Amino acid sequence: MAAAFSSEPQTHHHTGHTIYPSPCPPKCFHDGEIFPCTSRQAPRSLHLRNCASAQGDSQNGHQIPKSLGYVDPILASSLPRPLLVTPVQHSISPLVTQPRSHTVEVKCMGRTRIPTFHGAVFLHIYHNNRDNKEHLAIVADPAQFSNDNQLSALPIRSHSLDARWRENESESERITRGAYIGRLTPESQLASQPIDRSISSPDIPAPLVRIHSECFTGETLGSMRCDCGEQLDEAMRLISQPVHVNSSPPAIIPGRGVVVYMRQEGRGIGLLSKVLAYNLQDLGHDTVSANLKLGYKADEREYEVAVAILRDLGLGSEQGEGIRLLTNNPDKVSALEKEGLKVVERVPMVPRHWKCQSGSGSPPSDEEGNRRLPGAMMVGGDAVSGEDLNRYLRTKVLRMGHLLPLPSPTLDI
Ligand SMILES: Nc1nc2c(ncn2[C@@H]2O[C@H](COP(=O)(O)OP(=O)(O)OP(=O)(O)O)[C@@H](O)[C@H]2O)c(=O)[nH]1
Repeated sequence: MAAAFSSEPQTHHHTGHTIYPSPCPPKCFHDGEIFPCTSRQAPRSLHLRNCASAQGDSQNGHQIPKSLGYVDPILASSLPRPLLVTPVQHSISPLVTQPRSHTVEVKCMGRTRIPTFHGAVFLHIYHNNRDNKEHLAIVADPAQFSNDNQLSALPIRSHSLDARWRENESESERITRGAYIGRLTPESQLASQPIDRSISSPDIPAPLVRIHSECFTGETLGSMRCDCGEQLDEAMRLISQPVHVNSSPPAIIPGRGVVVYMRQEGRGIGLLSKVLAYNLQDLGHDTVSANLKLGYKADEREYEVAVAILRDLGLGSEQGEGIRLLTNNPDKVSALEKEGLKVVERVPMVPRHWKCQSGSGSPPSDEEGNRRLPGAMMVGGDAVSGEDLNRYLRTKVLRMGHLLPLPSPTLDI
């Protein structure tokens, strides 16, 4: 770790953009040519190519509690380097980016209950030895709050979180990092143990899983250039739905599923480059050619970390439960299968706007009878629509092969 701090270039967490200025400013339109511009979220290979002179592609931006044995990076930047060396016990050294050949390892550093519009979920924060970003897993598994689950659906729990991290780790330390069972209250505090994953009911359908890529503009600003905010909301709604079990007699059990939230903003090119791509799109490019013009592939995402997170949650391994994957993207399915993830079914995600227009369904707000807010900027929002979105969706279908039937030409798309 000490060596890593002194010599190893380190990658950067997206939230630190404003804190650490880029070592490699965008060089677009230099000499009349468009040059690849890399943000700190851009792929490491591109950084290294474009920033040959840079000292490192970034500082680390993890916001890590000191009690976990790490040093706050902002505080760290004001300290002399040798003081940064803090031993990290039982960690997978998330501050060090390992060479590509290394097996990806993930560790759930914390878990907590978040009440949402769709019900309570467990938010899991993961560290890994590949990219220094804090990827997330949002787990819907309300059965974990009750003891009267008749059918034995396996709880979706993180193996690395439930593990004992060191000999003398106290119950209260374990509970504080989220390794507890049931609902945590002042009266109820029961530390968890790693579970036996071999007992599950064969009748229970594989859990729904979405691997969602970060989109600040769509999810936080409510941008209507894309449907990412709506997709995140729809995924959380779907994984929280009760599950019908074909047992005898048939039964209904609480929803079970995961949204793995990957910090792969802009299909892996980062927010800065995505913003530039948007300008190119306003100039007439589509999402694919804008990416290519900036020197990227149409899609720079990788899925090893997502697969490792799912495995840590006991899902998708050959021996364990498979997953039903929420996506229209065939490349995502094959990328995941290439990593050995067991995908037993692909479940499409039809844009809400298309469903309403075709009359083939109504937006979930109506089905559920819940009042939703217009727009898609937040979980609990409604459908997103508009000219920019139509162009975006059409490109996904026509140029990226997304498995989504376009609505009829008479519809507004
Ligand atoms: N480069 C680029 N990225 C975009 C653009 N619009 C949205 N994104 C990003 O695309 C990612 C979402 O990926 P999509 O390609 O929309 O969908 P997908 O995950 O491949 O496919 P589905 O699973 O079917 O949703 C998010 O990271 C967004 O930030 C764009 O115009 N250019």
